[in-house]
Parts: sequence; C-alpha cells; structure tokens
Amino acid sequence: MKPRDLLYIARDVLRDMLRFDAAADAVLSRWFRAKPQLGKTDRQILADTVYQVLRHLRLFQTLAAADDGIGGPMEVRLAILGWSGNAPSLHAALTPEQLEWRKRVLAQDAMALPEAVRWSLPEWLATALQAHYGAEYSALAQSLLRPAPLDLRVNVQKTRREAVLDVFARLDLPARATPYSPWGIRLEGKPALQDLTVFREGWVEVQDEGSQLLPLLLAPRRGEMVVDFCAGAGGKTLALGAMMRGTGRLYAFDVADYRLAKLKPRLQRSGLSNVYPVAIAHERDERVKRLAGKVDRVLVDAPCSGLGTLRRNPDMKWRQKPEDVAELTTKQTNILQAAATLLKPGGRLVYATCSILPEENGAIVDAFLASHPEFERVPADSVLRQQGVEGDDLVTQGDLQLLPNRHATDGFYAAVLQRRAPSARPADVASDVAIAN
Ligand SMILES: C[S@@+](CC[C@H](N)C(=O)[O-])C[C@H]1O[C@@H](n2cnc3c(N)ncnc32)[C@H](O)[C@@H]1O
Repeated sequence: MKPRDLLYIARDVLRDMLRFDAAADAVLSRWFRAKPQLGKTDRQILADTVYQVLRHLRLFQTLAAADDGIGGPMEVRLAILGWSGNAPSLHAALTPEQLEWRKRVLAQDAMALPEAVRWSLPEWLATALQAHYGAEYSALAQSLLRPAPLDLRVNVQKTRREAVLDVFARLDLPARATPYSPWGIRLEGKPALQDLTVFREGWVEVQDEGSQLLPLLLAPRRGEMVVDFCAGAGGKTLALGAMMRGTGRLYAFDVADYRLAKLKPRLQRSGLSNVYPVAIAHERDERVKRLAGKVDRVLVDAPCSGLGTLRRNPDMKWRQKPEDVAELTTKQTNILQAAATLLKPGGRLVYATCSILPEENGAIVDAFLASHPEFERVPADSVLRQQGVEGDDLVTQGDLQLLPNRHATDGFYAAVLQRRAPSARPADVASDVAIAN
C-alpha cells in the first residue's frame, strides 16, 4: 500500500480508537480484518504509529494544538507526529509542508511543559503515582512510555531454556535468558512466532517476565489441588500446570467464557492434561463453594486497572477513570474473600494484579488480613529465594512489586498469604521445598 494511503488509514483508526469505547487491540484487529489488502509491513507501521500516538497522546495533542500550521483534523496531525515507518516511507507519506511541520513541532522544547503532559499521563494518574512513588515517579512515568520487549516462557514440561536459546541462536534470532525468571527468554526483535516450530510445538508461550514470577510465588507441587481463580486465557495457568508436571488437579476458573476459550488451543500446545477450565457465574458460584476447604493453593490474578501494562496497553491510561478503579477495588475485595474460602488449613493464596496503584494492591491485602486473622502474610522474598529467584529488589514491604523502570518488566504486585494451620505455627516457609524437578 502507498504510505500516503496508510497515513489516512492511521487517521481513521485513530478516530475510532480515541473514542475509547473498546480496547485498542480490538479496534486494530477490526481494521486489519476490514483491510485485507494491508501487507505485513503495512500492518506493522500502522500498529506502531497508532500505539505511538496512544503512548504520547497528551504531549502530541498539546504540541499539535500549539502549532496548527498545517490545518486538517487533529487525528491527521497525530498520525503525522506518531508515524513509525522508516525514513523513505515517511517522505513518501507526507507532503513537504507536513514534513516541515512535523520537524518543527517535534523539535519544540517539551521541558517547558508540565511533567504530566510531557509523560502523557492523565492528571488524576500523575497525581496518584507521584503521591505513591515520590522520587521514583519520574523514572516510572518515563519507563511506561517505552514499548515492551517480547518475553517468552519456556514450557518445562517439554524442554529446557538452554535448548530453546540454542534454537534461536541457530535461527539467528537474538535472544537471551531473562534475569529473574528461570524460564524466561527475552527476544530482541518481534519475529512472527506462529512461523516458529518452538512455538507451534508448545516449547514456548508469550509471557512477560514479571507475570512468570507469580506462579513461582504460588509454588504448586506435584499432585496438589490448585485453583487459578481468574484464569482468563491461561497465561499463568499454563505455567502452574507445568510446575505441577502435569499431575494433580488445576482448576482454571473465570467468569468470561470467551477468555477461557482462548486457553484451549494453548493447553493443547502445552501438552498438559491436569488443567480443568470452569466457567463460573461469579465468585460465589456453587462450583466454587463445592471446593471450600479442599484446595492446597489458589492464585487470584485479580481483574484490575492494568495500569502496570501501559508499555503494552497505553490506551488503558485514557480508558480507566478513578471511579473505575474504585469499582475494581470492591470486586477485588469480594474475589479475594471468596477465593480464600477454598483453602485448606496451611494452604497458600497469592493475590496479584498488574496494577501499580496501591489501592488495588497492598490496601486490598491489608484490609483482608485485618478482617481474617486466620490468614498471615508470607514474605515474598523468602518464597522467591526457595524457588531459586535472586533479587532482593523485587520485594517491597514483604510483597512482590515489579516496575518497568526497576526490573524491565511490566508493573506487577503480588502478596503471598497462608491460611494458618490448626497448630497455629507461624508461616513456616522454610519447610516449603522448591518445586519438584
Ligand atoms: C488479570 S485478568 C487474568 C489474566 C490471566 N490470569 C492470565 O494470566 O492470562 C483477570 C480475569 O478475571 C476475570 N474475572 C473478573 N471477575 C471475576 C470473578 N468474579 N471471578 C473470577 N474471575 C473473574 C476476568 O474475566 C479476567 O479474565
């Protein structure tokens, strides 16, 4: 497709996306389906351009409003500023006037603008992050603007990380072991995974390194009864199933059928036979109640604002509002309480989110512990150490706290909780041996 035509498609996609009534990836997929004539490179440029605009939206809108020297609707000017093709395609896409305008606008000194504009954060979020992260706010805000790398998790049910790294080396695809997760591989580029045998055969799955640490905190053992309470498309379910070496029973609950449906092909590739997807109506569903007191370990990967994943989903910062976060915290509280009833005495629960807001994280766990004296917090650093994960900087006030500026992962939070055994010994994490290998 001619770059100039692509620029105007980007304008139309942005017009749709900036209504924020659907997730950006869903809007983009709809456009890809509507425009089958777009080639692979066209799609890449289109995706990179509109995501660049979503990341820097507040800055671009401010800059483009201050200098409207080329006229036309705001969406065209945003697409011009966000254009992410190479130099020849840029010159082919823009008129000389547009090129000149782009150069002039992007050369403006943004330092004079307020930080929240420079880092393209809505005011409420900038205020919340600044209040919680203090001196780290600036580094965090800037790290959220950078695109995320492509991380993979090696399926230990089928292979070892070294074997996959060897395959990538032979294919000349730059890749390296991730620093924290024992199963993680970080790729430099973004190869089409569907074309790779290692992917088709279930040796690897796409999963951010931070997300890989949550199953490690739950540390399920062979033969146990485990529930992934908010399993979605099963990113963490698959890792848990592999840690259990395909033994025991792993229930994958979720209220969204369509998300569980996406787990099915992944399960097939994974070679796991211990996973039981169950669609529940809500957290108090009869199918949940039937397992009360019978489960060894429960993962609650709670529905959240997703604000820790802005590198991948920059639209979330524009779609989420403070009142949505307030609604989510009620949901999180209810889900945590219901999930906790499943545990046997001595059982472990991990409460996790991909949010960086304290009200969805520590505040939920603190309130739960205050009203549930039969539970106690287990220090996440000791659990991680038992699992062979080094990194004291991963844990803040006893809980896992991952941030893109510190750990080059998405933002994740997780607390490890244990239901006290009747003998009421304090959390004896030392007796909790590392996963059977
Ligand atoms: C953060 S996502 C889970 C992502 C998933 N664990 C993964 O690794 O791919 C949260 C999930 O919670 C589900 N959910 C929302 N309300 C729920 C409820 N009341 N009970 C169980 N799951 C719920 C959503 O459908 C969504 O799939």
